[in-house]
Amino acid sequence: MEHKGLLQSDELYKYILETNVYPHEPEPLKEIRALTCSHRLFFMGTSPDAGQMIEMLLKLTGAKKTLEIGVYTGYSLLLTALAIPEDGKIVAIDVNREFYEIGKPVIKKAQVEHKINFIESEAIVALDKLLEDPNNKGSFDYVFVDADKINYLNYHEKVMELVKVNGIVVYDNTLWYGSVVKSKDLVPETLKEGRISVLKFNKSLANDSRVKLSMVPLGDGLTICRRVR
Ligand SMILES: C[S@@+](CC[C@H](N)C(=O)[O-])C[C@H]1O[C@@H](n2cnc3c(N)ncnc32)[C@H](O)[C@@H]1O
Ligand SMILES: O=c1cc(-c2ccc(O)cc2)oc2c(O)c(O)ccc12
Repeated sequence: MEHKGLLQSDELYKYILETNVYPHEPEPLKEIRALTCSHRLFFMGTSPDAGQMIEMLLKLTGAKKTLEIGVYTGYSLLLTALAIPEDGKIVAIDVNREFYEIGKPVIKKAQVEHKINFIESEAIVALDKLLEDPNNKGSFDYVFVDADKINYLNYHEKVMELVKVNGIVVYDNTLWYGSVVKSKDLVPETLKEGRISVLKFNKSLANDSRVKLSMVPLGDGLTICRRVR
């Protein structure tokens, strides 16, 4: 059982996972999770309950052209690849290809690798390159942002140019281990920098008239945005 999430108790989280999430989780996603659980940074993987919500969004919106910032071993990437249609595409950006290589055999086995264009790069650099092509502007149906929290505001500005009106952008970790409501003196040192970035980001997003929002307390907090103008 994963001790992750913002719920009152581990038992409640276990209940959700066992009754509603694991029974419907595709086999390849279970495999990537199993491969990742022994990695030193295992806690960074998207939680399966948050993944289930993302799959729902992808299916409901019929997203085809998608973008992911922050791949790690590929849990959210694979779930996106499985959810979009056969001719759907994912531009997947991560500064570290080694992490992606861990999950790649599972992605290959699931026969969805052809949907993925993995770019090993600092995300800002890759986003600027995407924006050089006028065909990319306002063209993405769905974007998932799950990289360095300190840059979320910078990513948001680029992503707003890339996503289409009525497209969906999902930001992960917007409740940052619940630290957003804790007094800064009570927040562990390791979370302090992220807390400041996330607080600044959440405030800015809440005042951004280009998007409508829903903040969902799944995983470490997901903010779902729809670009409205
Ligand atoms: C939280 S993990 C992503 C988890 C992934 N979505 C999943 O489902 O497993 C964050 C990833 O962002 C990448 N990252 C961090 N800073 C970055 C940057 N400046 N540009 C691109 N990728 C970055 C890290 O290498 C790491 O793989
Ligand atoms: O604990 C983390 C840390 C990160 C993280 C830190 C620094 C970076 O440059 C990128 C990511 O991301 C996390 C994450 O996405 C998550 O769902 C849980 C925990 C963490």
